[in-house]
Amino acid sequence: MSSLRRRKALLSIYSWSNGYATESKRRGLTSVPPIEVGFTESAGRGVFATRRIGAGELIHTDKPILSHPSLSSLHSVCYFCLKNVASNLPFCSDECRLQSKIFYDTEKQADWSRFHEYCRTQGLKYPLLVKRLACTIISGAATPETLDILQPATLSSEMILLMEKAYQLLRSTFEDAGFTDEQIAFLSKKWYIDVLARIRINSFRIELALGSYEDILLSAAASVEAEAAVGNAIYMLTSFYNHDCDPNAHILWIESVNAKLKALRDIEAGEELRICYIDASMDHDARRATLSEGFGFDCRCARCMSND
Ligand SMILES: C[S@@+](CC[C@H](N)C(=O)[O-])C[C@H]1O[C@@H](n2cnc3c(N)ncnc32)[C@H](O)[C@@H]1O
Repeated sequence: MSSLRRRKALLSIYSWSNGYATESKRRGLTSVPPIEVGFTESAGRGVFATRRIGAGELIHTDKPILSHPSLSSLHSVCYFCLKNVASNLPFCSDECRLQSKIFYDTEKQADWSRFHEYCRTQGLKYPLLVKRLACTIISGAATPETLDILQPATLSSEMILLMEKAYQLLRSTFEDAGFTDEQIAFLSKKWYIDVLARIRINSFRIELALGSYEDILLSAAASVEAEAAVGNAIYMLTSFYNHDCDPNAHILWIESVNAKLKALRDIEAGEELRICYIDASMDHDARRATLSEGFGFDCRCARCMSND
């Protein structure tokens, strides 16, 4: 599809990447990222370069619209930005404490022990993101439609059945804490399932890169040494990046949950930028099975189509 025929779309998504302007200024980058969201021929919406991007270039940064530490990291990372914290304090800075008020003031009013315990024993991470979104909605800082723009996964009836218990626990936690029916009117089972369907496809497992900021950014490698997962997050702009088993862009996290999108090779204006959702070193069949089972799509990237 020619870049002329591609419709520029969703420019308002930049308002979701609310950290971009400040971060880019600090790093001496131009204030508008060299990308736009448009339509691809075979993978729905995608991200396209608006100018030539050089190998190794930091394309843009993206702050999450939702994030949550993994339960095993609760006492070792900041409850807002997932930065490592030495002490047992929930936040790494006053800024994070302040920014977290949009969900934390509500969250603190309820006892989450049963909900967390259920997620811990079942190995569930996505309901924690729904919990945070629900608290943000109750506080008035988000709407129930916040994630509607993101593509949802198709869920089997078996998957939906498995979501029932976590949903009931989430709702009863709010009810037991005295939240009124009016405050949690949005929290229907349908809403919960719909949100989880979007989280399933669009959430990222956050692994903080090890090493100095400058070294990591200078390295053109697709993979950097990273710590174990410290949490999960959802981004707006970054969610529009499609997958490729031979990607030209890469996402990494240095110090915190704020994502950095970096070019792995020279990218021409109009070219689609794609990241790899999985371990690209797997063979053809293993990659396709992982993408089909984990993400629910049959990969149509050039590498797969050439049976590599
Ligand atoms: C995180 S979303 C990416 C943005 C998405 N295209 C959209 O319109 O919102 C992932 C979804 O994009 C599509 N997709 C991404 N990479 C693809 C690929 N290599 N082949 C086919 N479909 C792909 C699949 O439908 C997948 O579930």
